[in-house]
Amino acid sequence: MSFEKLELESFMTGLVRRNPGQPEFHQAVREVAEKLIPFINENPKYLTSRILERMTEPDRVISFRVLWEDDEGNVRVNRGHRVQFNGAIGPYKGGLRFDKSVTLGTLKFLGFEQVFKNSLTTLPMGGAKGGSDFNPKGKSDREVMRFCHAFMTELYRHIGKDTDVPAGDIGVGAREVSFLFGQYKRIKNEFTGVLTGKGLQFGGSNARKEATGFGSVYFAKEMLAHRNDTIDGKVAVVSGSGNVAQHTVEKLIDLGAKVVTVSDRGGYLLDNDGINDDKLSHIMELKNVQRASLKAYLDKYPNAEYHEDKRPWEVKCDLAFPSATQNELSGADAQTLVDNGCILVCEGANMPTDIEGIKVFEKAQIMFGPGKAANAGGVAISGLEMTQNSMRLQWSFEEVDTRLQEIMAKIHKSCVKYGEEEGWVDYVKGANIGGFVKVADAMIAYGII
Ligand SMILES: NC(=O)C1=CN([C@@H]2O[C@H](COP(=O)(O)OP(=O)(O)OC[C@H]3O[C@@H](n4cnc5c(N)ncnc54)[C@H](O)[C@@H]3O)[C@@H](O)[C@H]2O)C=CC1
Ligand SMILES: O=C(O)CCC(=O)C(=O)O
Repeated sequence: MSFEKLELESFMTGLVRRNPGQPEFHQAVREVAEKLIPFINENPKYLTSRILERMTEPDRVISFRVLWEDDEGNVRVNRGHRVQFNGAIGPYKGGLRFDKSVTLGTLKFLGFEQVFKNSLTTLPMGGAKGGSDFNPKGKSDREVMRFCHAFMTELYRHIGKDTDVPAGDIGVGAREVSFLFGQYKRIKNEFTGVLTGKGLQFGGSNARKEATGFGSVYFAKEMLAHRNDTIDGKVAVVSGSGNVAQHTVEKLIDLGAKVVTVSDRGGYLLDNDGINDDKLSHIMELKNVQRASLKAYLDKYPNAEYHEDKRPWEVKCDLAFPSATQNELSGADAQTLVDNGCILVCEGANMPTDIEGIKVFEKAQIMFGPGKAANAGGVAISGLEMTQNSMRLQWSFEEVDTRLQEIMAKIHKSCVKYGEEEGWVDYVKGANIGGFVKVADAMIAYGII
């Protein structure tokens, strides 16, 4: 039997034909395939087992209707999905996103990324993602509760502590995970670690809330240390003001950076005096409790500015942490960052930089930590929440945080192992190959299944 070597454009043509109308999925696969194909061509066992074709096809996709009633008594219909992308190295694991923009293509891109990310954590977790086009914005707590209960009424039959363990993502935080877990427990009459990101009183892990943001900063710290540099004294811009962004800002302040921006869907907030712990608490109150616009920050801190319909990449900085959503940093934004002297970009969000943006960073050879490595701290601590649930105990914050730092250092090491080039580390290549090998080898070991 002979096998032709893979070629990027013809591989992508086939993938696009098989998955029409899913541009984010195409983009995520292209980014990976570009770095993996040369590696696969040099390692015939991956070629002959058609491993890239297999890894770009989800194990299964589940879609269902979600029916709920709003506060006025109107019947509302949404669509829910769970993409169980790859279960080769452990139970499916990955978050749920509730956002009006969610499509099956969005969840396939996120599930695909999750496979590599979870493998990089060194923990035994397969990759999945799920969610709905439900828009939590402007909904009352009781509407969100009814939606979450209805969503779980369908999802529960497809998940389980050894099968598939969802968690939060955009639009799914502590409140939603609690509603979802409560409904699972009620239907199944069992108390098991079927979701992560749970409240600390009912099976949650210390430091899970902080883990993605802290982990992203720990990854940046490792990248800087590799070049004998530190975070202390650097100016940082952060996008987003949700879970990931908040704890990115917290850890950056802790390590001596001056953080000057956060953002939301309406624009970005610039505080040239630097966001300190008190200001961050206010942002958390605005976002987590009042669910208000960042514009309201100006009522308390009038020296700051809110730039409507703009993104923070025009602000001069040393470090940039895109931590809101996909494709929020374009090629032009990347060029502005580079021209302004930015030396490091660390992705707290999933795929926030588009393909042109990545090319700009590669050309400039700045430190660029792709999401599947840099934001893996969240799912890593979810993995440790599963461990603690199985053991029926709870580790201290310090213990979990220490493990998080160790895991981020290991991920960095793996990226360097596969991505080190002459005078530069290609972290995109390092993360893609580092995440791939373990999953691919497991799939080959199972035979043709
Ligand atoms: N929560 C977690 O543990 C993890 C989250 N991520 C990724 O991090 C990113 C942020 O997630 P979370 O902070 O958890 O969500 P969140 O719902 O707490 O916050 C999302 C933030 O992004 C902003 N945002 C959302 N859509 C936007 C848009 N279209 N344009 C501009 N801003 C927008 C929102 O205003 C908000 O500040 C996502 O890409 C998510 O997939 C990655 C790893 C783990
Ligand atoms: O904690 C988890 O299981 C999921 C985290 C997540 O959705 C992500 O890494 O993008």
